[in-house]
Amino acid sequence: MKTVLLPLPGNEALAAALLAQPALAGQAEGGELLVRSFPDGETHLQLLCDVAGAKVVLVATLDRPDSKLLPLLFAAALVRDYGAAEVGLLAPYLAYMRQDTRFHPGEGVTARYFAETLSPRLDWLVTVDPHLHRIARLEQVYRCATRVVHAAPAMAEWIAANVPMPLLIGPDEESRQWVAEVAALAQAPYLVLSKTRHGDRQVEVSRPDITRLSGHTPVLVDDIVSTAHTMAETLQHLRQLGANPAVCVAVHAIFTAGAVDLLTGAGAARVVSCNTVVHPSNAIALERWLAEAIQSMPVG
Ligand SMILES: O=P(O)(O)OC[C@H]1O[C@H](OP(=O)(O)OP(=O)(O)O)[C@H](O)[C@@H]1O
Repeated sequence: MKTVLLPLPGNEALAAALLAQPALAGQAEGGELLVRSFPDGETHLQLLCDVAGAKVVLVATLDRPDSKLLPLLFAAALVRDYGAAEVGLLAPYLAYMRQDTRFHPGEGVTARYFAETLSPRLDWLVTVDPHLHRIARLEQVYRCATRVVHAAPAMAEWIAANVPMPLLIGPDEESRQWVAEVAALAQAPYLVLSKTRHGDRQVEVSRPDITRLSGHTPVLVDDIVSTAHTMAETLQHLRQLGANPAVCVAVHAIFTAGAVDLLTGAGAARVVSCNTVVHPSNAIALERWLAEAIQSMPVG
């Protein structure tokens, strides 16, 4: 069965990079899908490749997801109309994983609603380190097959090659498991702080132990950086403690307006991210692992 990688708008470079990886080179081809808006704002799609009998991989990172979801659902329906044997989604960043419970009465559990909207259209989903917290595994909410790619090996490789004497710092207990993994792979020490969220932009992060900082470059590691208040709070503690300038490393560079400036203003020496969301901070490439994951996904 042939494999066709079909990028949604903005994901063309990622699809091309994936096709060049050893796991897919010669085994997968690129497809073309035109997506545009009618004057009234509705979506127009046109498939410009043959997908009959194919394993189709829709490539769509899902940051700022609201405007991306409907074209994605339509694209899945369209390729099935044209005879795709299997429809998978590579979403390096999977949105709507943070509202995974009702924090206040009456709130919508959008992590579940998003999964329930998306997964019936898919045979499988591949993503990178989804924000799994109160939902422990994607299968609890996604009804299709899923595979999670971990950014830890690539992050550890980057840290070991670029940061002298790193000390990894995770912002909250939830981060312990994978900060520990990155630290072990980078052969570096780590510590974990505690975080209390009071609002969208109000977080409190505990102060690191000063005795652990001496001689090290602090490396703040988190899965998502959005407003950057979590990392900025930590950077302020580090500055007050007289630590060396810190490096900030994110898996998913969501970075709302002003977030990078907030980090540099709070003393970050460097801000880098994995390329799950296209952003100037992208320095850690995950294509190798993504291509292997796509290649491994079974026929449904
Ligand atoms: O850049 P910011 O706007 O500070 O957001 C980033 C933080 O938010 C996320 O956790 P979050 O507090 O949403 O969730 P949790 O309760 O699931 O840990 C994420 O893991 C970061 O720690």
